[in-house]
Amino acid sequence: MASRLKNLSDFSNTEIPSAAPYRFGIVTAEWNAEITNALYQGAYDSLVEHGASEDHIHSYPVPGSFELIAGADVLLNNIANLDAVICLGCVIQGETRHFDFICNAVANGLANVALKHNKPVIFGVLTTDNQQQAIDRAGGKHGNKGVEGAVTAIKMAHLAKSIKI
Ligand SMILES: Nc1c(NC[C@H](O)[C@H](O)[C@H](O)CO)[nH]c(=O)[nH]c1=O
Ligand SMILES: CC(=O)[C@@H](O)COP(=O)(O)O
Repeated sequence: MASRLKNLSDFSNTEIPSAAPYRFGIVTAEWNAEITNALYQGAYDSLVEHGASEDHIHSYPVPGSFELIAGADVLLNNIANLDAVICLGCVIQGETRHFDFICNAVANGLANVALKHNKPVIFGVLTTDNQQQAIDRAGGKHGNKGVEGAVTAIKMAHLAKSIKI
């Protein structure tokens, strides 16, 4: 298994551009808040660590991961000059197939929002079998999906700027 032996948030062997020129949105689901709060802190701290201005990070909560779709769309429609939106959530398998519907809808919905706005919309949603897998990926042994989302947002914002020039 890919994540069995490594920290998925280890970017020590990759070059990460400065985040200073860019404006970011962060939408965070409130379901499984003890997990998503850790994802958010990882994302926020990573953006600042790489040079983003705190005034250029626009953070909003939504009820659940399904609402990340509308949340990302609202931010891109109403906050000027966003370079990327990071969407953070944690969907944990329950007794029914609801998990499957939420996960598929969120992945497809966020991709559609990105295409609609021609802006990077980062899928920072944990989709786990159980709570422990989520803990392991929200600052545990397998890293922090929020950190991964922030680095991805910085790289994609830099890419867009590079191509436009
Ligand atoms: N079970 C989880 C949910 N379910 C709620 C949905 O995301 C959505 O808010 C509801 O269906 C109303 O539209 N959300 C999560 O983020 N994580 C879960 O484990
Ligand atoms: C992903 C979900 O919506 C899930 O956690 C809800 O649990 P259940 O499938 O038992 O209703």
